[in-house]
Amino acid sequence: RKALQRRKGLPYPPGPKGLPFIGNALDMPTSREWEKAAEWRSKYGDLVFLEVLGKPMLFINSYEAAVELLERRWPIYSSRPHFTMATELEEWDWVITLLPYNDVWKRHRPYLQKFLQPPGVSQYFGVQTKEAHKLCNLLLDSPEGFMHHIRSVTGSTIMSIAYGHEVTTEDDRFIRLVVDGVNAFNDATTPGNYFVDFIPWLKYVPEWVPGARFKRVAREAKALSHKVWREPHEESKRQFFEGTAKPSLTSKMIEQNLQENGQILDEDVISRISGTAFAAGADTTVSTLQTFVLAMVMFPEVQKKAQEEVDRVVGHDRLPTFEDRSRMPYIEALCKECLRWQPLTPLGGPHATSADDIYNGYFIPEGCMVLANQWLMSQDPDVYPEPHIFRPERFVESEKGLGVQRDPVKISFGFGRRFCPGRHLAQNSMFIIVATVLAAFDISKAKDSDGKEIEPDVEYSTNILRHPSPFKCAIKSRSNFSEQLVRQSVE
Ligand code: HEM
Repeated sequence: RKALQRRKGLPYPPGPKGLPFIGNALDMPTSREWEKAAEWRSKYGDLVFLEVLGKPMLFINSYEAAVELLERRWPIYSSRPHFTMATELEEWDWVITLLPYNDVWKRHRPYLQKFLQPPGVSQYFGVQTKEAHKLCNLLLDSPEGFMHHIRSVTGSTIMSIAYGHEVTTEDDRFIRLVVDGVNAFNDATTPGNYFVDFIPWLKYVPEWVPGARFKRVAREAKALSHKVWREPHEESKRQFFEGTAKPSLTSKMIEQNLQENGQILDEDVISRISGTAFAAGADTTVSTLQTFVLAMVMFPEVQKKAQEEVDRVVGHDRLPTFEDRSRMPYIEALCKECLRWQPLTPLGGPHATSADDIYNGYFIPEGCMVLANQWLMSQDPDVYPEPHIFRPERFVESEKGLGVQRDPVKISFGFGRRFCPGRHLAQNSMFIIVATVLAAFDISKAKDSDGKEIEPDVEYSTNILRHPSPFKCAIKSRSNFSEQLVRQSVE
């Protein structure tokens, strides 16, 4: 192996000893890799190196090492691993998130920065507030459907922002597309889900061969990938040229493009940008908001304190707005604690090295998949004492000037050049939804037929994006007056 010659006697970082040919294939768990990596940390340290069927993999188990490698050494650590299943078989390679660190990525990423970072991101406050009001109305009508309502409202927000498409019915075809598309995308990009990512020639195996179920999965997902990419874009473009489009990422980019290039429409760039925001933004904030509801059920004293802050700042005769935000440090801290308590992306977005590197005397080869164990960083008891407890106070400057614990925003949204460009949009949605829901509702444990409280399980899915498993709770209006405010907000 070339890497062997380049190592010049330097060892790889420590890790479980593999077997000839298959390397660590049998050591790799098929789910909850982050928990296994945490076990390995106690044995091997902050960096754990494995080789699975010839593919090098590095788990980064500490914040400090993640900052050193992914941020300070970004020229080496900013690429993405190649997923044969996701990019070649399912053709999700139009999504910018999956691109290696190349010219195509460099060309597109600034658009995401421009439209999703401050100050541009504040233009979506109106849409986000409207969607928060919509959610509250849905919660009044059918509180038991809260998991679904959160999904449909966050999907609707991103559809409005990306395409100017407002979701008005329960059975919106684009929302169905988001749900199916995102499930397929997450499935194909979870490291270790498909053998074909380790043995690329398997992609040539025909679909009828026993054991080649992945080929059928890929065929169906490929059709879905093209729909997600093209259908909302085509509709938005049609509305733009008919003069009926609502302002959106797509309409702004078409406008800008026509001004700069006369009649030439760079549809490839425009549809990739909006499609990426759609694909990356639809399923992410959902999970963090569902975590918020779970935390309110389990930690009623936190909810009480948060409601006291909302009542103090907003009063009882209106619902919260973005202008209240700077006076709501506890709500801000509560949103951060949702990110920390149950990390959305336990292994972050997979990075890959584009050159060899040496760190603390260890050799890290080019083409190595690098996974930042965000789950472990968020649960580190030395940084966050009693990490299993939901405690927003961690991030509120105390009167005694004791300082605050590490801001989870530095971990949850990734590292280096590939950090999440949707961070501000997500945090803004979180703020307005959390503040509005707490102004209008009390969230508590559901009761069974004997009137006994049902304790929710803290169970999460094991994909690259974690979601809480369905749980029951009671969501009730705080007063007749708050119900009236919610009803009036959408009139
Ligand atoms: C709570 C919500 C969210 C969390 C926790 C989150 C987290 C992340 C993480 C961990 C990454 C990988 C970073 C890395 O590779 O180091 C990422 C990438 C990304 N996120 Fe988010 N995200 C959220 C919401 C959003 C939203 C709302 C959007 C868009 C509207 C978005 C768009 C993206 C994009 C486009 C990338 C890929 C960036 C690239 O590869 O250059 N995210 N996000």
